[in-house]
Amino acid sequence: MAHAWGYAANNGPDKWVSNFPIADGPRQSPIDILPGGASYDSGLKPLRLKYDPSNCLEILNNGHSFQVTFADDSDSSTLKEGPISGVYRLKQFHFHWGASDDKGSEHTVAGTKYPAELHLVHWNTKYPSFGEAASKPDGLAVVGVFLKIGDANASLQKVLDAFNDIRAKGKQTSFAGFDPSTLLPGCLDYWTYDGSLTTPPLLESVTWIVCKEPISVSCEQMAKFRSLLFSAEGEPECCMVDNYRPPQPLKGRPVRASFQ
Ligand SMILES: NS(=O)(=O)c1c(F)c(F)c(-n2cc(CC3CCCCC3)nn2)c(F)c1F
Ligand SMILES: [Zn+2]
Repeated sequence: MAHAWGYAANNGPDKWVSNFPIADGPRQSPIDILPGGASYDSGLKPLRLKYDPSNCLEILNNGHSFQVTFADDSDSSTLKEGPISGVYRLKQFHFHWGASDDKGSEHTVAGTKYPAELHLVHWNTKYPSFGEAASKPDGLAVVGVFLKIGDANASLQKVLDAFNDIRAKGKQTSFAGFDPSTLLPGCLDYWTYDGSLTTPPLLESVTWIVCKEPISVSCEQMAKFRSLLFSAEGEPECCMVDNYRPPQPLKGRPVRASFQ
């Protein structure tokens, strides 16, 4: 398989190990979070998230998901405190989702799958760039937020309204003035553990911060996610669905909770 990884039977998560042997590594993500197995750590601080909507640049279909990319040449959109030390800059956010509402999230909670999961990707400014940070054990911090079927999410709708311009792989369009903090749940209680990117190159450089409280998404909005394509223009159309990696072995890692 050339480095054409994906989520199909011939190039999906079970096949990634052949080109990315770290897929069987000691700190892979996602995981199944067992609330009973997490230990409350009173030393964990509240998350300190500060996002500047003027850093929001564009939205693109990269053939695996869609992502909203941010200007990261200053400390104006950052994650501080929580389980991390130092300052991490927001680089992008993206989602993973299923073909139906009974699956789609990457992390699960005591085996429960959510229909989708948001990832806000930040990199440690002790390193010169995202690319450098991505190869360091403390290089990245990703905030994960579950999506649960319920009322339509007005903030999410602003993102979905841009989908007509990015339906196929490789399409991108400008996307300005969006505040990603409007996608966060009201309560920022979280679980945290040391993990990895959940897509190739699966680098073991992520401090995962998974929010306990989900945000809402309507069934109609989930259908809009599923209108995107894995395929590029001119290729046979392949709906972008089930772009999630299943939970990986915990291999003895501690999972801490910021709440009792
Ligand atoms: N699901 S996840 O774990 O939140 C997640 C992430 F955190 C990411 F950072 C990426 N990511 C991958 C690259 C290419 C880089 C190319 C240079 C080397 C590092 C990877 N850019 N961002 C990603 F694709 C992804 F799915
Ligand atoms: Zn992700």
